[in-house]
Amino acid sequence: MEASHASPLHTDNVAGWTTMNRVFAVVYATAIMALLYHHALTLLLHSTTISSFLISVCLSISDVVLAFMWTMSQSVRMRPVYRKEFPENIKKVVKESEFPAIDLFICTADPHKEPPMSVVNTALSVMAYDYPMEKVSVYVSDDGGSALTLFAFMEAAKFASHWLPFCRKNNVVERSPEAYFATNHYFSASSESETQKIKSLYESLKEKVENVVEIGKVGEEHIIHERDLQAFSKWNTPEFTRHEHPTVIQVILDSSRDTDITGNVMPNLIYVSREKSRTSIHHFKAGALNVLLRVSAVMTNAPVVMTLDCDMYSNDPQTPLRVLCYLSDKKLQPKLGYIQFPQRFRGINKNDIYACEFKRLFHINAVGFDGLGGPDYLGTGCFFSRRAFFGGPLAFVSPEIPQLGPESDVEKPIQSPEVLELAHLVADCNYEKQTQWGFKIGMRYGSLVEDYFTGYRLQCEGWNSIFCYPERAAFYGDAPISLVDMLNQNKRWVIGLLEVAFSKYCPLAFGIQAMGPLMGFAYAFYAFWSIWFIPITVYAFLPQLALINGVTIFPKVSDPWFLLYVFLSLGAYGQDLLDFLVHGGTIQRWWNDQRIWLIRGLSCFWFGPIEYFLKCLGIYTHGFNVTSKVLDDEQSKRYKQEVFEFGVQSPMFVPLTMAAFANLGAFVWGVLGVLRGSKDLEELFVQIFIAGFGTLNCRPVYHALVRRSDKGGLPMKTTLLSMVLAFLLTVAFSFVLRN
Ligand SMILES: O=c1ccn([C@@H]2O[C@H](COP(=O)(O)OP(=O)(O)O[C@H]3O[C@H](CO)[C@@H](O)[C@H](O)[C@H]3O)[C@@H](O)[C@H]2O)c(=O)[nH]1
Ligand SMILES: [Mn+2]
Repeated sequence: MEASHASPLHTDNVAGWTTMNRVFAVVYATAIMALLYHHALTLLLHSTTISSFLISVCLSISDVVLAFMWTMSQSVRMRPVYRKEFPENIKKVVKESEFPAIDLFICTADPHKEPPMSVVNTALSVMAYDYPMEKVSVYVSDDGGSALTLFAFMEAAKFASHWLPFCRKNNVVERSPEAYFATNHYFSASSESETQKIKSLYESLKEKVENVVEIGKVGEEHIIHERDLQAFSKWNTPEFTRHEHPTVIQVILDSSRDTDITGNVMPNLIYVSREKSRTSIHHFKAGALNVLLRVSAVMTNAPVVMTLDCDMYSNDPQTPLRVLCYLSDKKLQPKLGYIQFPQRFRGINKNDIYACEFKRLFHINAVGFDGLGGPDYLGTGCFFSRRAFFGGPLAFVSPEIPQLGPESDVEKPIQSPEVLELAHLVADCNYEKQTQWGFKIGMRYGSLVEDYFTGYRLQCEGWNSIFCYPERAAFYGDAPISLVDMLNQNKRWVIGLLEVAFSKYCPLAFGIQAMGPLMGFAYAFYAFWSIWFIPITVYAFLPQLALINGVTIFPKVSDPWFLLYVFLSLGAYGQDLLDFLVHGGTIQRWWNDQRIWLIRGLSCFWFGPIEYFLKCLGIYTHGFNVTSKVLDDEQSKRYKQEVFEFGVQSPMFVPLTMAAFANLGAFVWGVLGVLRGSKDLEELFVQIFIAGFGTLNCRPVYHALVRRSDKGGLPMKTTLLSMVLAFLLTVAFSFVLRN
């Protein structure tokens, strides 16, 4: 059967404002050329002193960087595509018995930063998908090597035998129990006593697991079956630590054996904690996913593979059917590598003070990518064709043993000794030596942002991808709720992106060659994300320090070049705001988003590159620091009130606080000067405006300096250090100007 016009599986539309984007790009590019010409003139003809020459050099470099980033960012504006899929039609086109099997991968790495109960909720939410259960297998990778996580899953499996039929019978949409019981409509969904019963089952599961996690070990009273005893006995040796331990693979649910309370098949549920040793590199999440790719190949080898972070629970049981709308399209299929859903977050405060929604990254740019060759892989909420991990569509790379290949059939039951033995073998920490894993097969190694790098490499090999943005979020995850957590996460991304930028796979060379300039630029925009630190830093200090010294560095208001500056700034900010509003944002959220961009420019965009270079020199090794998903009550409260959370000491706060002092100082100084008549407003207008804009953006910093009695203020040490440094910078600058 084929999809007919009456029952389409999916549609796509190129955005109506595409032509406008293109025209604007041409106009704006002309304006940039004019600005660069203006800089060249100033540099060559009007820089009469060393200090004015240095100032012109700084401004020129900044604007060249801005122009470069603008150019890279244009690709995604050239052809945004909006898609829609019709899961209600899929069964008219494909028989349920012909649905492909799916292997779902969930990664967790630390039971203390990623509470097992939340991982369990994620697993339950996808185990309960509206999909033939015998075709679903859930694999959990535990890089924390924790008996607590295994225990939580063993208990959750028992609960699942009640939960899965309950969801199906009552048509529950929130299939993460935690999310379901947090809604207020759950009582009307079914008979009261049934809901009461399932709720109390869940409560007791939660209590049991949280108790065990709090105590920190699985007590003997919890181990009833012989099978469980065997599993936990592995932890009973003193040599078992999270960094050094043998592989643990535990089949918790086996669909050929286990049924739920109504007698229906349950999906497979398999716990995997790969072997770890201090002497071999494990490549963090990419390594974990490659182990899952192999273990699952040995056990079930489904043609469709999905990756999920432990905090990203499913919010829509129809999601796999949506995916089928694309996978079963014969025209797309031969080159379709993966289908990516956006990352969306629960619990973000009203105006999203840390810009953790990442509207540009996860929405605006993703639709832009989709019109070119498909979105990048975002690490979670992504359905792959297993074949995509083994070379390009026309260039199959076969794995070292045939059983791991995407076409290989699994003949033995998953619990048979042969299968288990092979599964253990491919999870060994030395297994990958002398193989193509991480280089030509599977998730790619060499970058801390394994998702970005893997998606990019797959697309270079010729795979296309699809961005699927249904109105009802397919997944919800956790976003960091403190400034330092957010900045550390972004810093890790910066390091990973630079690892790609300065490798032989640099998008500007390798990417353009493989995919053409548009895709190459789009990927380069991210690879070079952090070089924004140059213009942001220059604009945060230079105009301000010059203002304090009464030196004019921009055209005065009556100068025609002034209009060029007005057009360039209004144009860039205006277009960004429009994009934001068109994609469902609000003005306040946009304001906070641009503020965070500036804050990044003075913090993680600085420290990311520094740590990257230290890493290259071998001085410092930065690993994958997992973002904490645990909520501190006090912190949550302040987050809800939209108060910035500084609290801890971090060098990343220093340049930011310095900028706060410099901008406020310069603004006040400038305005007073104008009022007193000692300064000319016409000449210094641009600088006073920039200092004022900076001051406005630094409001949360001033707030954290004074009037904070809670724990979220700026530590005294950071404040004093920044004050001294800002003062020294001002003195040094005046010194340079006078000489
Ligand atoms: O050694 C490790 C480290 C992390 N993880 C898992 O990786 C996931 C993502 O970690 P998180 O701390 O939440 O990182 P984020 O920065 O929030 O994640 C974003 O960025 C990562 C790349 O830096 C991507 O892998 C993620 O999918 C993407 O959501 C979590 O499930 C972890 O359990 C592992 O399995 N092994
Ligand atoms: Mn995360």
